[in-house]
Amino acid sequence: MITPDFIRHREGLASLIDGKLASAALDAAVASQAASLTARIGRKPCLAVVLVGDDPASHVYVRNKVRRTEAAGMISQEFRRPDDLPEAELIALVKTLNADPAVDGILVQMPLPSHMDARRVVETIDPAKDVDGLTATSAGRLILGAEGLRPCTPSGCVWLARKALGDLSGLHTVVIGRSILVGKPAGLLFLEQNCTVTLAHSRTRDLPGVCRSADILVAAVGRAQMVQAGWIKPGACVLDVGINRTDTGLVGDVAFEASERVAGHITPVPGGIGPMTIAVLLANTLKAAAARTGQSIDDPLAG
Ligand SMILES: Nc1nc2c(c(=O)[nH]1)N[C@@H](CN(C=O)c1ccc(C(=O)N[C@@H](CCC(=O)O)C(=O)O)cc1)CN2
Repeated sequence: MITPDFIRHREGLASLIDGKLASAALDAAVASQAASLTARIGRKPCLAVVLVGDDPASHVYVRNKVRRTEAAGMISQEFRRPDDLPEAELIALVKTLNADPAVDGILVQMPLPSHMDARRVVETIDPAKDVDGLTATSAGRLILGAEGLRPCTPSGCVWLARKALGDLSGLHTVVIGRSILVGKPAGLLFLEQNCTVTLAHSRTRDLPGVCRSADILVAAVGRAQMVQAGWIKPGACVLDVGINRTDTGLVGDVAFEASERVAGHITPVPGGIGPMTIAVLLANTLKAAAARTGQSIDDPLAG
């Protein structure tokens, strides 16, 4: 197996999986397919991004989504709404975007303000345009193993694990966290790769022991540096989904400095899984545009 240039071998330390470089490679593959699709359908694929409120991190993520969508040769429509927007108005906006034939993908940035029911909003999105893979229809297709749009962050985890380890069949993946956005779909996506999957969570007994049995450890708990080096099987692939803002800066869910001395592969925070989320979003937008226009493309996430 050829090691891609975004996985850096380091003597005595875990190989570093550079999510920034990896996502740039994926973005380039999306851009090439987007150009070919644009030539065939006579318009660029289009992503509509809806941002409600003024959460500073969400503003950064949306800015990056818009920038990278456009850099990949696709159109980005941005809809910013105030924090006190009534839920009915957000649902009306999503319905308008559903009905717009020029829009291929719709994304409602999370979290939504607390007066809104995020599930009700997400369920308004047309599954054909559900580039976040969060509707019940997309989740059902994932469970069934049917064709569909898959959630971005966990898809990025699987893609990186496959690049690092090759065939994942038979490997034990432990996912810590059972969120709708990451933990649950990550479990199903690794299962799709023929992994043996354990979904661990706050009530799991002997969490360190369970983690120590993992060939692939996905940390998605949202607690700064919770996963200690002693929880990691020597040589394991550690994928850190956590983004925690602390006094000392941005850190993941894994205690990185000690863990990189035990793991075989590891993702840093920042610059690991985070940027992959947006790369998969672009790939999903391209796929949605191709499916909606009856065109075939080379899936940038395949292989
Ligand atoms: N509708 C959605 N909302 C949210 C999602 C999502 O997939 N769909 N995921 C997260 C936020 N997110 C994308 O939306 C996201 C998070 C982090 C990054 C990223 O590149 N992080 C950088 C650090 C950037 C920083 O300073 O915060 C990194 O890890 O290197 C991209 C996208 C919740 N909401």
